[in-house]
Amino acid sequence: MNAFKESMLKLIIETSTNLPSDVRRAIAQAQLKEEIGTRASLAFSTIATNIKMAEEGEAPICQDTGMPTFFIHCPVGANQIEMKKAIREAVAEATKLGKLRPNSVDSLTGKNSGDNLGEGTPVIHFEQWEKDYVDVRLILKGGGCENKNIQYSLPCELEGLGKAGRDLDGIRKCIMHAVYQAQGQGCSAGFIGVGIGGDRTTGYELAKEQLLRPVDDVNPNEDLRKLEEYIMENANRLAIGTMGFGGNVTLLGCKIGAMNRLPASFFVSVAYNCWAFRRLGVIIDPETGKIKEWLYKDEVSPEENPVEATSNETAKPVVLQAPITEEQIRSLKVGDVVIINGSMHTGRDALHKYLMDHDSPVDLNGQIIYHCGPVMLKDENGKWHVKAAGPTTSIREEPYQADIIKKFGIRAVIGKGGMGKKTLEGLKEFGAVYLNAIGGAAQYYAKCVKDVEGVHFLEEFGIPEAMWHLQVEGFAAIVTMDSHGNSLHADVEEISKKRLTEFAEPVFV
Ligand SMILES: O=C(O)C[C@H](O)C(=O)O
Ligand code: SF4
Repeated sequence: MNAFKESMLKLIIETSTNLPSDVRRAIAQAQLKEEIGTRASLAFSTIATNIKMAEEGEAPICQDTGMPTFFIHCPVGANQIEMKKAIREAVAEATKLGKLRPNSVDSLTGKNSGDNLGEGTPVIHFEQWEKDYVDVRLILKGGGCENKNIQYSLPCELEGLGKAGRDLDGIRKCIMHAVYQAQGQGCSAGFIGVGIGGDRTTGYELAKEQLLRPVDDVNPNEDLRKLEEYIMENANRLAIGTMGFGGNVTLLGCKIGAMNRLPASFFVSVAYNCWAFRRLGVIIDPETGKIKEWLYKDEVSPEENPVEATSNETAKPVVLQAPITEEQIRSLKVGDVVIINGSMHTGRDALHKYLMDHDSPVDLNGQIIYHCGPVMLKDENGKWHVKAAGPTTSIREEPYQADIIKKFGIRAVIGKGGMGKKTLEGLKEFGAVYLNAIGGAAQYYAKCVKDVEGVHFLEEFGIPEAMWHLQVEGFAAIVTMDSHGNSLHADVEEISKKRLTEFAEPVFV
């Protein structure tokens, strides 16, 4: 098994940078369902460009390389202790190479371990089998979509759908609700794995295991096959759309599994995965540790790949350059496409909390805050470079954002998934906008960064949470919340809520 570590490093790099064939096909087919010129179509073509850039540059598709989760089947006699050691080394090495973002954070102290190793990370599931080879599958599932996982305990009452009982129809309602509650925040269009039964832990495990099924497979259980088909057809009628911009495609795949439960418990667990569905696998020779075969990888013809943007797709964008005036901001409205040149500053959870009762280390008056935790690498001269830099889910900053806009005179906030009422009121009162960038398009945005001017709080907060001062050029985003009280997110949520109520009548009786 000498080559096992090298094989695991290859698996990690390939998973982070090269989207599987079945996922590409699903995105390409979905793209055809959106009309050119719509926001959803624009989001898809940006995603397409990003997928290509990541593959060509062997760079992370999304900056959030998630919780590395390995599922391993091995023959009796294979040394699991050695395998685990090799995997941990490969994870640390991939992090050093900038293929994984340092993502392992001490839950009590907030300290980032820096190498993706720590209590509980990476996650490795072993299982023995009677075959004579080792099968390793890896999922890199980011935190934003992980936050949209949901578990239901039946019977229950569901918003918009009414009572969900302990039967197939109750399960149907839970899944429809799961897609609805995710809105665009988990970087829709997404994939869901559903686990019926088990206990709270094994139910979620089963849900995640469903994500290992190829997107185009057919469920051998007739009831579940019907349910999967129903969900695919109807979840897309919720009109949430890609990035929550509204549109015809909200869901790209639905896989459902069932296991036994206790008489008192009936759980439906849903694992939500963003479009950046990074999962690959390899068959390993147990003698040498070398890769014999790749899984989820076959030839994808050009027509089966998502299509990149054409030059006439966007309306004329508005150029923004910090410091931005209130007048400029007030002239923007929901739906406008903006191109940002000049400076922006990253800030996410740790920084927002900090700024509530401390001063900012740089003047933020008229400036732009980018909700982003990039992948960064330092060169031999000590200069930092951005390796991946897409937006993170903004709603987490909802308790702080309006206060911080007011306190520092910030004019624009970039993120994804939208923000809530308090922020919308803040934008109106203090003259600021919320700009939605395309979630997961980490290479697309990294290329816009022309210079890293400096960083604050690197030691304290770690790479993803630090405040990076960037110079950008041609950074495109869409105004989804303006300074006049309009929010595309609120509108889409309202429409989808209304649509959801149309699925209250029983279907599987
Ligand atoms: O942590 C990140 O960079 C993004 C996260 O996966 C998110 O979707 O919010
Ligand atoms: S930012 Fe979006 S694409 Fe990236 S991991 Fe989070 S949910 Fe997935």
